[in-house]
Amino acid sequence: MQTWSSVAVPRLPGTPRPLRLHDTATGQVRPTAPGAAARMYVCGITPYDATHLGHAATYLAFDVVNRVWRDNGHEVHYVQNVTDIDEPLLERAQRDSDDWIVLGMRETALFREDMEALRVLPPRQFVGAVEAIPEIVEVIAKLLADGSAYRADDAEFPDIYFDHTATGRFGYESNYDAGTMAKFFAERGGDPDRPGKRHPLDALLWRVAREGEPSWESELGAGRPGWHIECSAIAVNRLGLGFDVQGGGSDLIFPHHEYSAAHAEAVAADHPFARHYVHAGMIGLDGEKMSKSRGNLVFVSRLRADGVDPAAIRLALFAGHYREDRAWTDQLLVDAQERLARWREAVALPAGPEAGDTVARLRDHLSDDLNTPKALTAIDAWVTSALRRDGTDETAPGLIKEAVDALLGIVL
Ligand SMILES: Nc1ncnc2c1ncn2[C@@H]1O[C@H](COS(=O)(=O)NC(=O)[C@@H](N)CS)[C@@H](O)[C@H]1O
Ligand SMILES: [Zn+2]
Repeated sequence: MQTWSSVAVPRLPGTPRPLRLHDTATGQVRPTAPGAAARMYVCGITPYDATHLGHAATYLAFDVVNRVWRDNGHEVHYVQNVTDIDEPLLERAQRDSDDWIVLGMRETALFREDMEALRVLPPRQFVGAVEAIPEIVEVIAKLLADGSAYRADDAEFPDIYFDHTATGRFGYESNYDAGTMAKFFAERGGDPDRPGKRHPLDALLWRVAREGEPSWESELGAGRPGWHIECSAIAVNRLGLGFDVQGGGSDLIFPHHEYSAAHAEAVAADHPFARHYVHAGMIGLDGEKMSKSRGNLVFVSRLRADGVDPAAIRLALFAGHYREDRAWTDQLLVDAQERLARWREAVALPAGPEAGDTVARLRDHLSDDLNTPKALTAIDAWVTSALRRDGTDETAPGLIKEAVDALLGIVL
């Protein structure tokens, strides 16, 4: 599937700071240790109701990861999927008597456009679940062969399930207890009560074709893939096991990322799937998580249609820490637009206060688990001083402009 177009990332003078990130598996903020090419997989959208501000907040967080790694001189091998076949998509198409394939294409196109407008650096590979079915089937066949997967005890629909005990370390990513796992498994696409499974938590790998449902021929018989296996296969086949960051919103901690890891580790008989499991908090509206099921969505495209500068959307979302569950409010956007205008006024000045240590502080804060609130405050300080005409350094405005572009993706 075609990815979206990229933007230039200015190279900054001075000393970059190595990135430290919170890892859900260990519960710690610790250094990432990428090789020459940092490797990152961030779960993509299920293409309907895109791109709401929850999606945007999560992809913007990982855009800062990308930019800090580049500031440290790394290439970034970034991969992202599109879940263009899944229950929720079929249900939405049914509800709107829409063609599920065209719905997916339309929403994915809008997502690309929104990501470009937000200046999010694109993944090198942007892969749909449907186009990945052949490689997904290959992984499932291996899991069946080595006994990590099994056919449900159901003559009519012998769906294939993953035995969650296969790796012996199931649960290391989320650290959730059994009760929490059961709750989230049921709430987020799992089928704990399906008869014929060895254990309620076992996850679907392959759903045998049902009347009226899309299905694909394969060595497993006609059917379609489960959800988690798509991200295992797409990530490992392009990044290899042990890549640097597996990313997504906190609603993916379990079951999705637990299973993405377990499937990949079972077939590789090795671990870890990823060295950091990084999760962004939930953006809410009026006290509820912004989500398709609730329909309380604010869309990037709606704001763009209203003439909102995407740079202000970045500033509004960066005003909160990426790991915090936080609310989107109109005031947040108004404050961001004012901040953006002040920053632009300051960098348009012929001179300003020396900017080297402001850039150093920007790097300190962003490399410390993406502390964007403190990073914005560091720029505010320089801007306030510049607007008071405190400075005579003619290179300062240009340096601030470059740093804000390179590290925050915002053009002043
Ligand atoms: N309200 C929200 N706040 C922050 N992030 C969110 C919110 N809602 C969804 N996300 C994140 O946005 C990304 C896409 O969400 S999604 O469209 O539901 N799609 C999926 O979760 C799957 N296609 C991942 S393979 C996920 O990382 C999800 O965690
Ligand atoms: Zn995923």
